[in-house]
Amino acid sequence: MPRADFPIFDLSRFEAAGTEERAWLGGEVDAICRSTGFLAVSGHGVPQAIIDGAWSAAHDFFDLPAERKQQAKAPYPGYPYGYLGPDSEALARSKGEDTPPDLKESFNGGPLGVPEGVDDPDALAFCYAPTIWPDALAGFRDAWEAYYQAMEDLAARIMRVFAVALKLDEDFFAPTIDKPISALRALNYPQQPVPPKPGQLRAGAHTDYGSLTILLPQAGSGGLEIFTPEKVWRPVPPVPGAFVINIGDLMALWTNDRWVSTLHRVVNPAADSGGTSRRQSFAFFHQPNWHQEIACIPSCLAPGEQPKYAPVRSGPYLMGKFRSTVKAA
Ligand SMILES: O=C(O)CCC(=O)C(=O)O
Ligand SMILES: [Fe+2]
Repeated sequence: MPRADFPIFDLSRFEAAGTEERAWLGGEVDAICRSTGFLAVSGHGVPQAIIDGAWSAAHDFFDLPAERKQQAKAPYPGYPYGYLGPDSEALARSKGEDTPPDLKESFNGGPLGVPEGVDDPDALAFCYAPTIWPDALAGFRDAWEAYYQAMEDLAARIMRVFAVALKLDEDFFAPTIDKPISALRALNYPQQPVPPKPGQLRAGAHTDYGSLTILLPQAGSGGLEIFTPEKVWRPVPPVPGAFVINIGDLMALWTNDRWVSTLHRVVNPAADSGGTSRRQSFAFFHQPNWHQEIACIPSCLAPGEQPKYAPVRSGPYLMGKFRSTVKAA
């Protein structure tokens, strides 16, 4: 695994390996997650046609006139799915920073169905709320759902790697993610003909809320940065043929901060570019089952160490974080 610049983990190698090699590769992942929790995953097996389909669906949507995009808009501030237009979110608010809104727009979708037996009113009103689909955009929903499903499957495979990395049974996380409440977000960071306000970024500094995020930044694009253990902002390059993975807050909670949910942001294009560079990306936020209690895993505690955090429930934790970032009505 090349480590000098940005670590790349070959998932197909891990999955083909025997127990000993898996444990060794797991050790590499453990080291990355203790340091930044950001790595690229190659050998993922997601068909290129599914990725291409998602990119063209997202392009087609963001290129629609504003009023056509508004047709798919979330019905009220705090509704998680559909189109979130400019000025609707400031991610840094999830960290208590009061910044101007992020310079972006997004389309968001939730789980592809409601599992039998889910009757929690908050779950039904929030993460199982219907996605508001754009009208008359041929093939959009099919392309979206194919990519969503591919990301859900990939996330479950990466959670197996995480279990090995933590020296747990490979299936340790399986029962916690069998009714996941993950969300897929397509992002468009438009050109910036007008200079941003002070403190205004494409995406303000934040950590992700869930178990893991699968990012797909547009090929050749820049702007994503992570706050390293050396306390400097470092760019994360798009890696051709790979996804960028990062762990979220729940992984830090599960491991009592042995693994870090690293602060990251998307910065503005250089002012001397005239603000002409547009950027797009996909972010799949993998999130354990709504009712799943996330508490420190006992084997992550050193002898004599106490859990740092009270347990949280996956769904309510996500809902609280999401709502904190939304501009009040
Ligand atoms: O667009 C990106 O590359 C990252 C976006 C991000 O970090 C987020 O939406 O949580
Ligand atoms: Fe993020």
